[in-house]
Amino acid sequence: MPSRPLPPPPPSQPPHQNPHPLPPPTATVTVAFSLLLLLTACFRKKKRTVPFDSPHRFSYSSLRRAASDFSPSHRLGQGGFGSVYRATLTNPPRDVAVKVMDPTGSLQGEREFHNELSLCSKIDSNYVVSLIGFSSDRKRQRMLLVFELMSNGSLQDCLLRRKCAELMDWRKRFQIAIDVAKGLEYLHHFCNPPIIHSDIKPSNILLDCDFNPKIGDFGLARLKSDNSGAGVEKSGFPELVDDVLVSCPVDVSNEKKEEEFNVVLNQSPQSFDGVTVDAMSPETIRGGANLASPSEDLERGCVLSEGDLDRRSLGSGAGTGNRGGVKRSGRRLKSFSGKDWWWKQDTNDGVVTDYVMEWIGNEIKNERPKNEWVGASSSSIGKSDRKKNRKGLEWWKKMEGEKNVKKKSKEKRRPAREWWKEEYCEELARKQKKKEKKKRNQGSISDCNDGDNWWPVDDYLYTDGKKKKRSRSRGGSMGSVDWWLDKFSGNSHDSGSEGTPKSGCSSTPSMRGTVCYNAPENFGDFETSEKCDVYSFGVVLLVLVSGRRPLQLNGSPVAEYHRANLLSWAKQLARRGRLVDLVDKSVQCLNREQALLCITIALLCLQKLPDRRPSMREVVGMLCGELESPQLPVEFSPSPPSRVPLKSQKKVR
Ligand SMILES: Nc1ncnc2c1ncn2[C@@H]1O[C@H](COP(=O)(O)OP(=O)(O)OP(=O)(O)O)[C@@H](O)[C@H]1O
Repeated sequence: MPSRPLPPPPPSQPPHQNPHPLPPPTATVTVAFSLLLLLTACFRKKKRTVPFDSPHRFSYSSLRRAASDFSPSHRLGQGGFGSVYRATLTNPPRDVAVKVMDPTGSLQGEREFHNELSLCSKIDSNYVVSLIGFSSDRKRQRMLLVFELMSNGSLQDCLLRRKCAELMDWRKRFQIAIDVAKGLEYLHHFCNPPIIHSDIKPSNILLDCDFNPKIGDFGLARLKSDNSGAGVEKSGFPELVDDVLVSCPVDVSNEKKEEEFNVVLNQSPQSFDGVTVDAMSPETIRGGANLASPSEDLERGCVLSEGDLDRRSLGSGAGTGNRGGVKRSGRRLKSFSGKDWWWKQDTNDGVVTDYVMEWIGNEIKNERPKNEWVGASSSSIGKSDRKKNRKGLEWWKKMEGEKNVKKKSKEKRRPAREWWKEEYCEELARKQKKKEKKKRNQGSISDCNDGDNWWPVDDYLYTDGKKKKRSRSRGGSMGSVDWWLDKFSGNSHDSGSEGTPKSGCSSTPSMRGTVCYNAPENFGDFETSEKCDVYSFGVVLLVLVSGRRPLQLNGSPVAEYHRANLLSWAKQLARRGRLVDLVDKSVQCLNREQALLCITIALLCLQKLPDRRPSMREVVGMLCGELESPQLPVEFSPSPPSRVPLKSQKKVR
């Protein structure tokens, strides 16, 4: 039977073409989950401002053990708010430096701890000392920060005190200059948000085992202000601190064993900080740890005692934090005896070799009213002390109105300015007049700026009649101590002109940073910018090239007198076209071009107008040869502007 052909199979149904196909349920879930994750990540990122590994949280006991009970033999250095010890961690084995905030310290020390903790947690750079961890017990006033160990200590110690052979090689010094510049470039341009260090100086530049530098000590640092003029973002600082604290696991084993560690996990940022955010003044928030006004400090009862201060700030020997009494909102100023805080601010060994310093110190001492900054510990400050302290503050506030002080009291307390005028300016002016008259008679104009005399007459020489008048009136209104420090900071004839504020080398309590490294505008209520760091870097560059402190007398006072102030000396040498005289004579393998480049960049950084100073990016470019070699700023150029008549008369000797 013929087989019946099978009917052709029905054409297979084309699959239903859905114009909007639904993804399979698993895919939907996956996409939704990913979205959720992404959103969570974004949200977390927005809230959490700690982009890198959070610092480890140690127990106090573990750190104490690691540092052999903080024995003096383990002490690496002394800073303004406590000591730094070498410690050996066991798991994993590692040598570290532990910064122990002084337990009897003030609220400001605590703020500085938080500041350093919060900002260092945001930094990840080869040119900045890494924060490894911390320990905090507010109740017991224990605040410790753990940093990578920088085995060669500070640049200040290595270069200026120990005079390490490694740093006598020019190549090393130049490399240090570049690396520090890169560190600052990172903070200003690559860090998000940018950070202003506010205290760049050789004792805050630490050297590793190969003498590679890293920037340390962020106690005064702050986030760069936005355009609105706010400093540290209002909520950013406490939130960040809390974020760091909460995110860090506690070393529980030791905790349980010794029950010494009082966890602050559940504390709100406000309570941790000791001050509610809302209650903080804008200055306090803006400046983080550092902008509290003296009256604020007094109100909170955190004026330190004299003993406190002496103990804290004038350490001797290696690694001393050479801040002396002039840093941080004048806190130390309150308790230092007049001359101590000033002349010891830049000496490691506390040995005073310098009659000028002594003399200034005496002047300052004489200038200070007896009731100024009456020392009292935070706990013991009483009503009468507060009253006295307020009186001291009044003195400070009245500095601007000094000219209105009654004649009688003027006679009693002769301002150093007057003294100066009498002892130096007037005598020199007389001499100068005599000299000029003599030369005029001879038919030629004298070279007024030769020899060793330029320094004391600097102001005199570079001021025309109008300026002289202004300068005098400034002398009347400015505190004499300010005037003095101004002079010594190298701003003698810079300050005030072209609308810039007067020197930052001030004794007033609102100053941040360290005398001689402090930018002129880093003073009072003026908004500080990253250009303050640029200024400080300029001073560090000069110190690196010259191998000496910004204020120093080496040999016989008379011979060295004109070089005492490094900044003034550099400027004078620039005007005379003799910059190379500044270079350290003991440096080996000197590259003259590089040295001159460094000095030129330093002088650019030291310009009085912040806007004229280069950015750290430009500084790095210039140092690395990526940008064109800079020209000397006009104000320091050997061909001076015509408005300064006597400059053109200088001879290059
Ligand atoms: N990571 C480190 N490794 C080695 N030594 C260090 C380290 N950190 C600090 N030191 C030493 O301790 C000294 C004081 O440290 P530091 O400046 O950080 O304390 P500080 O209280 O912030 O001081 P200051 O306020 O005076 O700047 C430094 O000059 C340095 O010699």
